[in-house]
Amino acid sequence: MTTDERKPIRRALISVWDKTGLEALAATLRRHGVEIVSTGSTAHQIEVTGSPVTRVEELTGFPETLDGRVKTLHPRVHAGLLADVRLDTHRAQLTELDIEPFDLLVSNLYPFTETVASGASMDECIEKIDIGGPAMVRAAAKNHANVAVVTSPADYHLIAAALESGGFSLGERRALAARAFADIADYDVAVANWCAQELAPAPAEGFAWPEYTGLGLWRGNVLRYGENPHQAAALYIDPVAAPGLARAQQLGGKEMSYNNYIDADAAWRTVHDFEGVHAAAVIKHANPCGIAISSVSIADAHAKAHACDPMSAYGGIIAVNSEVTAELAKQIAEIFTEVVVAPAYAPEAVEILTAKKNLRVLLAPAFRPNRVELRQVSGGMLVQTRDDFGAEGDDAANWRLATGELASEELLRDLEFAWGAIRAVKSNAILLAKDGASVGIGMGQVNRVDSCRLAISRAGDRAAGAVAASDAYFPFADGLQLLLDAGVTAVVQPGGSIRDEEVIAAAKAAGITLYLTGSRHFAH
Ligand SMILES: NC(=O)c1ncn([C@@H]2O[C@H](COP(=O)(O)O)[C@@H](O)[C@H]2O)c1NC=O
Repeated sequence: MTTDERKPIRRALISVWDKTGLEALAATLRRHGVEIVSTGSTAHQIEVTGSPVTRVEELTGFPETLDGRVKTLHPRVHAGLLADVRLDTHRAQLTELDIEPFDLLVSNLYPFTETVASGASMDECIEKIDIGGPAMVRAAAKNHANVAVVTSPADYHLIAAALESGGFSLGERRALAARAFADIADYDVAVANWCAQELAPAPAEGFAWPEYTGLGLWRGNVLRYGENPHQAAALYIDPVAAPGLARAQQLGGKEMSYNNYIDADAAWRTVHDFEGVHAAAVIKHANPCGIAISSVSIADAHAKAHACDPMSAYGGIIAVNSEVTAELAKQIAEIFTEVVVAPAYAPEAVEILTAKKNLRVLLAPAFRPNRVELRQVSGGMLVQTRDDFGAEGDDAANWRLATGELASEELLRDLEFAWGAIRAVKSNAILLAKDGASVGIGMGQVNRVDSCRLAISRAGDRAAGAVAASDAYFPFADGLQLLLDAGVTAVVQPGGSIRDEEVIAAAKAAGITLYLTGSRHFAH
């Protein structure tokens, strides 16, 4: 059989939870003389529209029982779905058993994830684990040489088209089978993940890592290329994850690229680390060129972030945590920018930004972090809980003053800002800040001394009088000494080096304020 050869549809089995489009589908099937076999309420809904239906009980001679737990789980159903009618032996056995084969299965499953999401009880969730549906879908998908399987009302138009053209081709049945197996795999992953959380014994304390964890990812955009033009790439969406950048709406500009997504995600996360204040981040290659907050306006926050390193901000990605105003839009339009991400845009701002054809304008759902993050290593996946902000060491009230005077309110605000911003910087991270804005950032170096040098050189004159944050402890006094020589007046860092005394002594000798947080924020 060639992949184009069409197989007529004479007999269909329909058993659907989601009844969208069911009446129209039944009418189409009836018009083409297709016999319909169906279950409980699906059959009822078809019947009331006047289409004749054979109830599955008539076929099996067995009543739907146990509150619907057993409806289609019967050899007369499954033999009809699994018979390979290309084989004489299968045809002979069907005749002997008086079983008619099916040409089409239409089935979609109990809404398990929706039931879990509704906060239903464990028993209710368990009741919504579909058994008969996946069994039928698997059977028909396996037997796609003979049966077409459709698992979504969105695909009913394919059935109508197939009926018009003499049935589904083998190529079409193969594609439908692939989709059907993906659907039931996704369903089972959701059930397995839920069971791992709810049914496996919980530990007395701490985070329980399940023995198995599955990911069901669905292709979103196919991207023009990956990190480099010779790499192919696509964006996949996790429908059960909290919506984030992957589901942003693009209001204007060119197609998003792979690198755009990486940088936009970094920018989007960064601005969500600041609450109750306007925050802006300018990102390049997943590192900040500038981060700033402002109680005045979002345009002010962005102006301050941009001023940190205007050269690097060229071609950067900008994220803000409040509505893009016309004032901010005009400001951004002056700078060559690849992407803007925001939770809202004023209508005038949309006009200004979308007039720039190369600027991608993203309206993103609020960043709600996943509890765990994954990173691929060869042969596996590393999984960790997210580096949330809010640990004891992130609260300035818990910082230990290692040397120097207690910070004034103003100085403490800058230290807190610097500590909040340092998480966005890839280690070794050194961030100099003044007046709620980064003024020099050192990152991505394989030693802390070079990161200090980088931060100081980027800050220039602004280093004098700035505060500094370091994502992890200073292993020696050398890096800190560079910051002190540049005129930094206060430093916040985790502490915990075996040479802390040496580091503290250097700060003391310079007469600056040094706080130890007791916790670190590496980002590799
Ligand atoms: N148990 C069974 O034999 C069975 N067979 C089909 N179902 C499901 O029952 C639903 C349709 O039932 P109804 O036609 O009664 O609304 C479909 O979502 C289908 O996937 C079953 N239900 C759950 O497992």
